[in-house]
Amino acid sequence: MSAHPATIRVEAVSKRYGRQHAVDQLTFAVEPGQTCALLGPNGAGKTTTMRMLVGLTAPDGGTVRIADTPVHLGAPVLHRVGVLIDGPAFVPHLTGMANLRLLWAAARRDWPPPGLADALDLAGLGPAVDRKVKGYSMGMRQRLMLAHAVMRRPDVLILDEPANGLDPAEVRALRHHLAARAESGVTILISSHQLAEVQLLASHLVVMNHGRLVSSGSLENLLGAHASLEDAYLNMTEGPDRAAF
Ligand SMILES: Nc1ncnc2c1ncn2[C@@H]1O[C@H](COP(=O)(O)OP(=O)(O)OP(=O)(O)O)[C@@H](O)[C@H]1O
Repeated sequence: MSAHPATIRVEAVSKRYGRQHAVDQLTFAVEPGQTCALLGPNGAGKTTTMRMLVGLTAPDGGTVRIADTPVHLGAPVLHRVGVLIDGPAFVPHLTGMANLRLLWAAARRDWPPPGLADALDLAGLGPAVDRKVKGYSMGMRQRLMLAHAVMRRPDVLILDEPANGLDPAEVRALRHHLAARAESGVTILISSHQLAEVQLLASHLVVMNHGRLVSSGSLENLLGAHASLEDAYLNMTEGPDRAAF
């Protein structure tokens, strides 16, 4: 791992689309070894936040840093980050493996990537990795996307709804993989609506609503006296002002 700890630091970040405040003065940090779940209702600003974290969307205000380095599209620090946000787009008539090779070549690196074996293990595609992607199910594509995100053995993982379309066995495999990565000091930020899964996986939470921070902290603190994360979350995001924690 490189010298600067791969902390994710978001400070007073805002993004507007027309008059819509997609993200409004958002501040939080995720430290190495933490698995932070970014939670919030549909339209809360989770994907926009993640896109700003990897330079795909430029903030209107505030700063986004990874490992003390400002992030922008093409920033070298992004080589340390594994990303799953809307993609990548795969070439349908190439095999899963050929797609991974192509994406790795685009990063101008020598094949194979350092984390390929782990990535293929996580994807669990078996011989199907040598079949054309156009014949993949939605879950198989999602697993190939996950393999792409982790194959560079990144210091930081930013995964937007990584369990989408996965069956229960795959969700568990993903949880175990992420727990091992966190254990080894990787900084993990995931978004999810699957609160029971988040409760098993996350060490920390950032809860947003209407683009703003509702609450952040350790899972334990945010759970408080609530019986489940679902109860705590709904308490935070529902009600008259929908941000009442
Ligand atoms: N490119 C865009 N142009 C216009 N509005 C956008 C754009 N991207 C996001 N928005 C708006 O910004 C707000 C936040 O969207 P975002 O996708 O970040 O929410 P989210 O929390 O990821 O939602 P979901 O849980 O549904 O994935 C929404 O109101 C959305 O309509």
